[in-house]
Amino acid sequence: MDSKSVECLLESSGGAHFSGFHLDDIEPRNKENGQSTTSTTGHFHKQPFVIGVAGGAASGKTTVCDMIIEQLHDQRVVLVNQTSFYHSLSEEELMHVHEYNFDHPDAFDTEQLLSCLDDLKNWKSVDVQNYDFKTHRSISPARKVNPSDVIILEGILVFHDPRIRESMNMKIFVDSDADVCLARRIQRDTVEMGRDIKTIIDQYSKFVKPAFDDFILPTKKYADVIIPRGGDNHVAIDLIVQHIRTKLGQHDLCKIYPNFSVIHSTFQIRGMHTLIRDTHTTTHDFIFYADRLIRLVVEHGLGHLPFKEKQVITPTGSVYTGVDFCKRLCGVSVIRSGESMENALRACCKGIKIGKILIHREGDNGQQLIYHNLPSDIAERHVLLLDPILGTGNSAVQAISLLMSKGVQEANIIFLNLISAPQGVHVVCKKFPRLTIVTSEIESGLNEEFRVIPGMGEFGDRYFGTDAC
Ligand SMILES: Nc1ncnc2c1ncn2[C@@H]1O[C@H](COP(=O)(O)OP(=O)(O)O)[C@@H](O)[C@H]1O
Ligand SMILES: Nc1ccn([C@@H]2O[C@H](COP(=O)(O)O)[C@@H](O)[C@H]2O)c(=O)n1
Ligand SMILES: [Mg+2]
Repeated sequence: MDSKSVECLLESSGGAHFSGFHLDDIEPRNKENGQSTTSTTGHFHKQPFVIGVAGGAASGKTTVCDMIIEQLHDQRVVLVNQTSFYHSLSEEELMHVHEYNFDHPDAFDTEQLLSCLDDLKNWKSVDVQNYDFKTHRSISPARKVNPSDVIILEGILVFHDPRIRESMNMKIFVDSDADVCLARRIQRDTVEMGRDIKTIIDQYSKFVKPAFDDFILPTKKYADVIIPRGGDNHVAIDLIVQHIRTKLGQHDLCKIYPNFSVIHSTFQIRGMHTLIRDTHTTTHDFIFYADRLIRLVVEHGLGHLPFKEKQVITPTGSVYTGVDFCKRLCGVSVIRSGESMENALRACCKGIKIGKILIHREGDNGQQLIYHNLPSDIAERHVLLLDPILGTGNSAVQAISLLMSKGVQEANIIFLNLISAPQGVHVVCKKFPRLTIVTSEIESGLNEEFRVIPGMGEFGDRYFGTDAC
């Protein structure tokens, strides 16, 4: 530490951690992408990526969508089904249900579907009806659908109305053999809907097949991608997922910067993120799930350390060829929120030395004071820099510059955080191309106040329970 102890400084800074920022190179994400924006919540958002999936009944549309969503499990994806927009049948129509054409465009409330899509595109939540194929009516409760980076709209006639079609960024047509569709439909309608075969065949020849020829097949020409054999076509689905990832631009960061690493996402990890991002989560739960995620990031980060081969003899007398841990390590936490990551590092690396850096913005002129308390031999060590949130990248740049001024090699720094805003990744990776960043999720961007969106609020306050003070 230069002059005062870190504890004194913490007291004098009133516990707040100011991560001062400069406006150079940083713009809210929507501007960066040049896309139109909506600011219903006062925040900037980029437009969601809308995918339409059309095709005949029982062609495998839902199956294809489920496979895409499964592969995009690390993204925020919502599925909206056109069947939710079927008009409920009146008593009169129910009495003559066998005369009702469920495959005609008029069977759907297209205006309602358009308004829903419009809300989602404007980053507003919507209530979508659940449709019951047995009673031919909407049933309560409605499903609340939250806006998302990717919206998939699926249904036999989603390419029919030009207004819906034009709102799509990508159009997929699932093209399965008519016999296969009929066989699947018979199976589905008998098993799931309790219908008899005669009714199914009558409906098929009277309405389903003619509507396919008159309304559905003519929309195939609007598709950007046609998937023969539906869900059996794994190659097509893989290519579509890759394309969506490229369009989202998020995983491009890993391609642009080979030293930027995002831990492999699973539904467990998404679940932990859901909890710690939820504003209603208690401090107790926040700490529990943040700790779980931090541990994963730390373990992943340690995997980037160099190693030496080491052979040991097992209790069976065999030789096991393994590796030896890197010994000359230290952690450096950015006060205060980075201190939340120290326990996980100590739990993984017995007896590890941990230094501290405090970045304090002085006044409004963006000038920063940096205080530190670092191991004297830090220049000979690999450093794990700890700060849960990478936002603008300015604090990180300050901290890394300080470490390098103390003789730490750029390539010997591993920066561990829970969430990274793309802007911060660009700033840090461009300035320090030899350093490694490890994170657990990439954020949408920064809002006009340079806060990370969707983010998780003031991490230090939530973790140390000072948010209610
Ligand atoms: N590739 C496939 N192999 C076997 N069964 C499938 C396949 N794709 C879909 N199915 C089954 O066929 C039925 C219709 O599929 P679904 O994806 O719901 O079609 P759609 O949404 O186009 O009506 C479902 O019961 C589903 O399980
Ligand atoms: N009450 C209803 C409503 C619709 N259908 C049939 O469903 C098909 C569309 O659903 P997909 O999942 O296959 O896209 C369509 O062919 C309608 O005939 C129905 O049978 N009963
Ligand atoms: Mg379906």
